[in-house]
Amino acid sequence: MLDHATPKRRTRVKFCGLTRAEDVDAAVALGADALGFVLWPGSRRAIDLERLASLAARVPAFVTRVGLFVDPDTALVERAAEHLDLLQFHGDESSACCASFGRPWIKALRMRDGLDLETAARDHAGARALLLDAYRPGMPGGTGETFDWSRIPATLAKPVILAGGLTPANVAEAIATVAPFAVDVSGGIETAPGCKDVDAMTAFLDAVRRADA
Ligand SMILES: O=C(O)c1ccccc1NCC(=O)[C@H](O)[C@H](O)COP(=O)(O)O
Repeated sequence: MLDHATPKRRTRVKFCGLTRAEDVDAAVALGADALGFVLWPGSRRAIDLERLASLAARVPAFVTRVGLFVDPDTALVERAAEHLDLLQFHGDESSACCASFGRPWIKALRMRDGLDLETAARDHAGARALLLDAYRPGMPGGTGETFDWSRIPATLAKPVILAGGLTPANVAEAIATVAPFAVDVSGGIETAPGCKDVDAMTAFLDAVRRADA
C-alpha cells in the first residue's frame, strides 16, 4: 500500500545550455525533466531562433522546454516563446517585466552578498520558482561555480531550483543540504560549452536518484 504520509522525494532535473540535437535526444531518453536553451547572444551556449525551433520540436510532451534570457528585447521573447513552455530570466528584469509575456516564468537570482531571498521571493511572487545561482560579476549565468548553500532558508515562499557548479560528484550533497525542488546543471555535464556528455548526464541523473532514494 502507498504510504501517503511520507511521500518519496523526487528532485526534478533541468539540463541547461543545450545546443545540439543529439544532446536533446539523449537528455530526453535519460529522463531529464526540463531542458534549457540559452537565447542570450553573449553566451558561449547561445542558440538562435532557428536552432531553437528545430531543437524544441524534438522534445516530447511532459518534458519542459525552458528559454533563458538576460534583459531581452520583447520581440525576442515573443518569438522564442512559440517554442517554449517556460521563460527563465537571468538579468535585472522586474517581476512586472517577467509577467508581461503572459507565459509561465521563473527568475534566476545570483547569490551576491547581501541578497535577501525572503524579500526576493516576495518581489517575484508571480514566479513559478526561483533559480538560485552563483554570483560572478559580469557573468549572468553558467559560471560553473557553487555558492554557500547554507544561505538558502529552509522555508522559502517559492520552490527552489538549485544551480551553480553542480556536477555528478557534488549533486547528492547539494540535495542532502538544500532539499531543492529541482537541480539545474550546465557545465558539470559538458565536454565543452554547449556540448553535453552522455556519460556525465547519466552519472548526474544517477546521483540525483540515489540521493532521493
Ligand atoms: O549558460 C550560460 O552561458 C548562461 C548565460 C547567461 C545566462 C544564463 C546562462 N546559463 C544559465 C543556467 O541556467 C545554468 O545552467 C546555470 O547558470 C548553472 O550553470 P553551471 O554552473 O555551469 O552548471
